[in-house]
Amino acid sequence: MNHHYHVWCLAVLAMALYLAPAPAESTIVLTHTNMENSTMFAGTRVKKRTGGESNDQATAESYWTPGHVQAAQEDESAYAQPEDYFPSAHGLVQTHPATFSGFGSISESSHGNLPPLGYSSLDFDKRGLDELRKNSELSSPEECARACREGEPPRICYYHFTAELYNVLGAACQVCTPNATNSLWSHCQCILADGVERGMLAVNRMLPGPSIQVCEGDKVVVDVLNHMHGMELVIHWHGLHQKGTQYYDGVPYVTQCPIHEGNTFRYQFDTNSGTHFWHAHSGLQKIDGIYGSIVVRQPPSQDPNSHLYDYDLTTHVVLLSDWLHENGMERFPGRLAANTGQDPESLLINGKGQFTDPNTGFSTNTPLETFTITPGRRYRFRMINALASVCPAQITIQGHPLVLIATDGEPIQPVVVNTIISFSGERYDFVINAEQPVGAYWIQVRGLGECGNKRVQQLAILRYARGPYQPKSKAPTYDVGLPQGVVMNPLDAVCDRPRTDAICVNQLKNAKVVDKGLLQERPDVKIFLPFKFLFYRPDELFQPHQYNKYLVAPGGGDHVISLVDEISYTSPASPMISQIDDIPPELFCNGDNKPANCGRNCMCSHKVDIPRHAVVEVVLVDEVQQPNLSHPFHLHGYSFNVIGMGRSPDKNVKKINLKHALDLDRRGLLDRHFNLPPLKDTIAVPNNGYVVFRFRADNPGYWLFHCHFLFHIVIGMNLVLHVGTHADLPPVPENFPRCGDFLPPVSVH
Ligand SMILES: NCCC(=O)NCCc1ccc(O)c(O)c1
Repeated sequence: MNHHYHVWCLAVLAMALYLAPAPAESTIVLTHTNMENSTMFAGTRVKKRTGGESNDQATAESYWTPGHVQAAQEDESAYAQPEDYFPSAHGLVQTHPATFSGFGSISESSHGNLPPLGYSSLDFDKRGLDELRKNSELSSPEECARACREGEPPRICYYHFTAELYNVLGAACQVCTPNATNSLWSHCQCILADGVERGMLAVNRMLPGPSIQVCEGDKVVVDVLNHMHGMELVIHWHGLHQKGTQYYDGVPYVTQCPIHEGNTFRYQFDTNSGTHFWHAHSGLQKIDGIYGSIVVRQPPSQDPNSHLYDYDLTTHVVLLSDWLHENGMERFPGRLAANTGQDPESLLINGKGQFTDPNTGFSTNTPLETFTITPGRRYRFRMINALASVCPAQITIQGHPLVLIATDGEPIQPVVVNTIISFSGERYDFVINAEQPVGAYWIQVRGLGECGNKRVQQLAILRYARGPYQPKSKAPTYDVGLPQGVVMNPLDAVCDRPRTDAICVNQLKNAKVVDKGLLQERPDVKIFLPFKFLFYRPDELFQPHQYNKYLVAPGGGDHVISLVDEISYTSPASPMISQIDDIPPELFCNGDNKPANCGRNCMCSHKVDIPRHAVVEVVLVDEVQQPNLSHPFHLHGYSFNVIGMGRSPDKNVKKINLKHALDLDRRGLLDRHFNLPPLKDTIAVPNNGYVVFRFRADNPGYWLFHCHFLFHIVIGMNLVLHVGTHADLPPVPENFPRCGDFLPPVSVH
């Protein structure tokens, strides 16, 4: 019977969406049906509603005939059966993903098969569709999202992205009723998010944007059309190494000029395996919705952990993001009185969720993400932390331990944890064994750190096929969460010894052999990079003739910029990779070459030159001295081996700084392990601690290295690692777009 209630819940929801428009007193959808009942979960409310107590009910019935319910019920038997999957040598790709969401189940019953990704080439702008149709060598997203087999020819996978100013709960949500021809769910342009109306930015009118799912060795081609009025756009492919296509890495003024409004920029690159994602790297667009998943699968024989799972489904991507109820720019530089700081109102799981207004207690009842599994099977889940703000995100799945098998796209020796704390930019892949009683289980994601203030969390459901849709137990709350057990990434940063309650990244073991040369005692290049904030005095900031950037930090309203090695990164006016000669050499700087009189707020294009093929060791030192804050650093172009991390072993030292870290290093007291160090491309530096990592500089290029928090990127917590010389780089393609200052002589006539 549970699915029956479920369907009713959807009926009421869709009807409310159709009647639409949130009532004037609130932007939260469905407040009028929630008045009498502030519980979050549809089941309870739906029971009430089927009692026919309100007028809404009658209206809902006029739209959702019992026939709909019937059809959905009958079809339920077809969901999530093993026959619904393409069998493969090992991992399986699902054919009917949309059947796993409530909405999809209804459309499924009346419209037959949907393509594997929940979207297809039919969601492309017409220009994209034409491109795909006229080039027979191109494969569509739905063709590329396949089980990967040894010896099969690689494909060229084509995507068309249209970025737009868009809205949550816009009029598209009135079109996407099951009665309309443009039916749920692929192709429906309604974005529900957490059920709170707002303006946003969207790619192909989806949230998250289109998922790119291919096999290792496939080539990916993405035509990015920027239709965002008055905005420039750049997309970065987080985790893809861009070896040979350095100019498609997607960093503004480092690897390309931003894409102008109305322009299409074609990215095309090879794929290294793993769970990755794409996101805007320009301005604050990422937090407004410009992101999506990338999954590069392998034939099972290539994955050392493939024996641990039976299924690796297109629908088992778990993309976590943070969500504001306003545009990101409202929070930058930031306010002093209302909605201060940059912490989000909400979290989303695959763009879905519900929101409870802390002031009124009213909840939206938008659908939660549901992941379906079949009893007795083992499933690979691919989790992506796409948060933009400083909050670590903690995921826990009721009753199900998580067998961690990969991080940042690289396999590790499996470890079992009960909860994962992750930071912006990290990915964790885990296996879930469907060995609990058939039922529905809560998935809880909590925002930690600064997100503790607003206590943001989000829920999703892990559902056994043919079982109920709603968990029996009460929904976990922020303060009374699911039991935790062993934690991946403890925030206390005690990482220098094995412990039973937690695992740190430096304690993970690489599942593959590690380049011996990397583990030699002395690296060729060693770079210490302390980072911190610079606090402006208001009188210093607001002076005539200067317009220095700043962020209004949460709490006291401190006006800060970020410094890495005492430098705040500033973009040049032309990209390094394509127009190096157009950049005045004096704009570049680094710790050893700072401009004269650079001052406290030293702003220049921080670039560290590294000889090609060198073994490089980087030591990041957290001088921020703000409890609660761990900065995740992301390196473009590489995966690096994490050699060590922790806090000062010296109990007399309350705060770590560069001098102390250098001293610890001289005394051999920095944590360093050379036994199968794991590979990562994003690593959170423990609060008041340090991280040591190494890589071999065999990918020449201009690689951004930065704190992955969005608001720290814009205040300069970046630098460029320039590997090799310009001569080592492939020339940029013909007609690569150019940009820069235009300062001709003044014409006097
Ligand atoms: N006595 C030091 C207080 C301090 O460090 N204040 C800054 C905190 C901060 C800055 C920027 C952020 O983005 C953020 O989240 C927090």
